[in-house]
Amino acid sequence: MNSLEGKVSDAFLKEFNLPKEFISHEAIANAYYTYEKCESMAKLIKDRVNFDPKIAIICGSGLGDIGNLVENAVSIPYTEIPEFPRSTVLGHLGNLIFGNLSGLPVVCMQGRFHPFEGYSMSLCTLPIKIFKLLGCKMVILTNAAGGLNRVLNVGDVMLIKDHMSFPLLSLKNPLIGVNDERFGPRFVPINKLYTKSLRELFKVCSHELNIPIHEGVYGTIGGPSYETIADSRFCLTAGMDCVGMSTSHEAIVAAYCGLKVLACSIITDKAPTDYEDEEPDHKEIVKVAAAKAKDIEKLICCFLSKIKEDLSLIE
Ligand SMILES: O=P(O)(O)O[C@H]1O[C@H](CO)[C@@H](O)[C@H]1O
Ligand SMILES: Nc1nc2[nH]cnc2c(=O)[nH]1
Repeated sequence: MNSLEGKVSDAFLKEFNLPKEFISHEAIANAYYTYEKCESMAKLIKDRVNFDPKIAIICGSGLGDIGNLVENAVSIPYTEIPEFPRSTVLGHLGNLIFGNLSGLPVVCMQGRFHPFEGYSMSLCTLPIKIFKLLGCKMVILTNAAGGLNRVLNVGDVMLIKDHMSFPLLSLKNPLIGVNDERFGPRFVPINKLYTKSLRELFKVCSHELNIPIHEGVYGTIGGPSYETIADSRFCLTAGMDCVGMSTSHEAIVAAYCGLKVLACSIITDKAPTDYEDEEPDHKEIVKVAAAKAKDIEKLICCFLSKIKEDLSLIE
């Protein structure tokens, strides 16, 4: 007997009228985390923190220090939220931090979930649904990424204007399954996913702070193995500027939930495109991200202070 027997809602099974074994993994996971279940998870969190965040920030590998900037912080370890996934990757601490950043109420996810950890796409993006139910209007997604485009140097910040994701293109999409319109619509347009007005505001911060940034296309591979040379060359030819194993699916679920998205990468290494190139190393990636995090932190704080001046930007 499937261990989910009796847990996945009857309504869901009736909809399919088929044995669960015939239904995709994503659909099962989505059916398990119903709107009501997400609501009760959000309520549990809210009861504990008594705080209404407007903006959610997801910290990439080695970028968890963003969470330490939050003022009057109340922290909840993921392990204390029933049925919330656990962080298993070095550089991802596993805490939700609630408090103020640049005068705005935020929730900061110190550590994300990646599909290669064994979590389904829907589990990786479950926090976004909970952020929506907590009242958030926008997510800021950050990540560590390997530079493919040779204009990108280690330590550079790349603002994400678009993405390309191998998992998403091949039917590993967190929105697969019976749709609950209370979260969002069945079909989601994503050609304007990375909100232009917010990117423009981020660029203003880059100028004001004199922190040069690039703008480009983030590519998602499944991982946890890094790219072959052939993979990297293909990704570059296809139009990816940098590569990682996260973010794109989170951005899609945010758009689905009606949240605005701003996303940026810290280039932690050069993705190998020649057979003599160095091998990527996660410990080194985390070290570089942490060492260069200050630029992203300053940019995010400046960006939030500008949002504070005009909240209609995220309404
Ligand atoms: O995307 P974040 O979480 O920053 O992590 C990146 O770093 C890891 C590889 O070193 C992968 O998990 C990749 O996605
Ligand atoms: N080459 C490479 N570098 C990274 N740095 C962070 N993530 C990645 C990745 O997926 N590939």
